[in-house]
Amino acid sequence: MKKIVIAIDGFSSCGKSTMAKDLARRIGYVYVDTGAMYRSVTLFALNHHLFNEDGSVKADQLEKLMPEVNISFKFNTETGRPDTYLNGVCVENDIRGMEVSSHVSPIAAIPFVREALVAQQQRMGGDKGIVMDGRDIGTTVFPEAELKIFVTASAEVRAQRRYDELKAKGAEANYDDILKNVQERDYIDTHREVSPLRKADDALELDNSHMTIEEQNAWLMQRFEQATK
Ligand SMILES: Nc1ncnc2c1ncn2[C@@H]1O[C@H](COP(=O)(O)OP(=O)(O)OP(=O)(O)O)[C@@H](O)[C@H]1O
Ligand SMILES: Nc1ccn([C@@H]2O[C@H](COP(=O)(O)O)[C@@H](O)[C@H]2O)c(=O)n1
Repeated sequence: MKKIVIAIDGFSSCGKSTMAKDLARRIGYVYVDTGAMYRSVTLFALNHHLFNEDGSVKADQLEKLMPEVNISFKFNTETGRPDTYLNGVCVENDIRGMEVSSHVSPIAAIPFVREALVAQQQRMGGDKGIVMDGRDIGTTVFPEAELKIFVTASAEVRAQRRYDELKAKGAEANYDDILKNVQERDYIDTHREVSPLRKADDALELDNSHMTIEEQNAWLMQRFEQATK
């Protein structure tokens, strides 16, 4: 069967990667979490003290160091999903914490960062057979993708899901802090100048606020079957 590109965009914590991973596994496609790439650059910037006290980025210094940022993915057979590596070190846990979450938006708004990561993402999808999730996949990375999905859910529902996830892992979590972070990232992602988060005109929209994971996975599988029949 002819392979296609599947672009899944939407707001933070709305279930994009949950759906994308499940579909990729079922249809034998590669899954790429582009948020992990922006998070990895953020971790690199934190490790190199490239944030000013007011939270802005020392962009000139980061630009000089960008050639030293090497992001890759390796499939983890235990978890059944790819782990993210920054310069050869697995950073999967480090990039998911609140410190990176609360610094990632200004990094993702920097044009030279987006240019570098978008180029890498386009190389990864060059042979198709890929499910990629993020904010600008259907609009900028793969505007010609054969199947585009735009996922939404209320900010409160998304914050609750993240809170439940952190609690289940035994991590520290505060619902109000998570809600504030989700709302702030939504605002910055939709208002930045370069590739702001928006629904591509030809994307199918899914509000999964009141859906179970199984229901949304089945919905996506049906859309894939329709797109490839
Ligand atoms: N329909 C659902 N009902 C309940 N929980 C869900 C649902 N969909 C996803 N989740 C849970 O919500 C949390 C966030 O999901 P996920 O990580 O897939 O979101 P995301 O959109 O990829 O987030 P981000 O943009 O921050 O990477 C996870 O704990 C996931 O298990
Ligand atoms: N294509 C993308 C993907 C992500 N971002 C930015 O990265 C942040 C973290 O992404 P998550 O999917 O892990 O939440 C997100 O808040 C965006 O600012 C992006 O700009 N483009």
